[in-house]
Amino acid sequence: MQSTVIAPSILSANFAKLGEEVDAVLAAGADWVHFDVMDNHYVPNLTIGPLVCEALRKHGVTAPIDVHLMVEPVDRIVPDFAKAGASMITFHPEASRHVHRTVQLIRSLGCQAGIVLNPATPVDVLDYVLADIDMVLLMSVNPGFGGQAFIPSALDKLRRVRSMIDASGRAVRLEIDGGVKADNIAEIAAAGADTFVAGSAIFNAPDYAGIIATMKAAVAGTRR
Ligand SMILES: O=C(CO)[C@H](O)[C@H](O)COP(=O)(O)O
Ligand SMILES: [Fe+2]
Repeated sequence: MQSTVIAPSILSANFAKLGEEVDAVLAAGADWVHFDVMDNHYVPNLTIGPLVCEALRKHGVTAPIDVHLMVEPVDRIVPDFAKAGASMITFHPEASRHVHRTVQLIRSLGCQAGIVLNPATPVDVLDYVLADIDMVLLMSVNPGFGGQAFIPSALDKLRRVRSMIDASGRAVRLEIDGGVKADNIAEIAAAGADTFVAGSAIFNAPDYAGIIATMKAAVAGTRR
């Protein structure tokens, strides 16, 4: 099991003061910045691109930036995000014609690579790529919007992917994204996640440090 990572999704931040919002969650104990890229094609929403990632780096953000690509096609935008300062880039296999090639492309540019599985995407897509990736991201909502409810079947999927990762013997992170809250993060951690994306739960909270500390304590409680 990898160390615990809390990655606030900036989808729920106040975009009118994004730099300050990112500084605030990092100062409050967040480990990574989760950066949701939506293209109004692969998903029915439109968000932010490499210019905003680059702007956060220029603003002084040194924490890992976890770029979650919900775009189709994938490969064309990968070099722009690597150049803009992405630390890890995850993508949906349905959005790439050549999944292994996309993984190779991301890694060749010096970023960590991850595969994202939607709630209804079977785990066997990982069979021939788990040896080449750094992270699996399981969606516990359908991609496209923040603030949705956690889909319970993601817990069983977490347990299955945790077994696959453990059997591989590789240090692959298992990230969960969608509907993660203070009151369900413990059972999500117990099911095998080590990396937790939370957007609305953190950015809608009055006290960022308080909610992040509560989440970390809940995860730590499952590790004893
Ligand atoms: O990828 C995403 C949506 O496609 C977001 O990362 C996710 O929804 C986070 O938001 P919340 O924690 O509010 O569910
Ligand atoms: Fe995301």
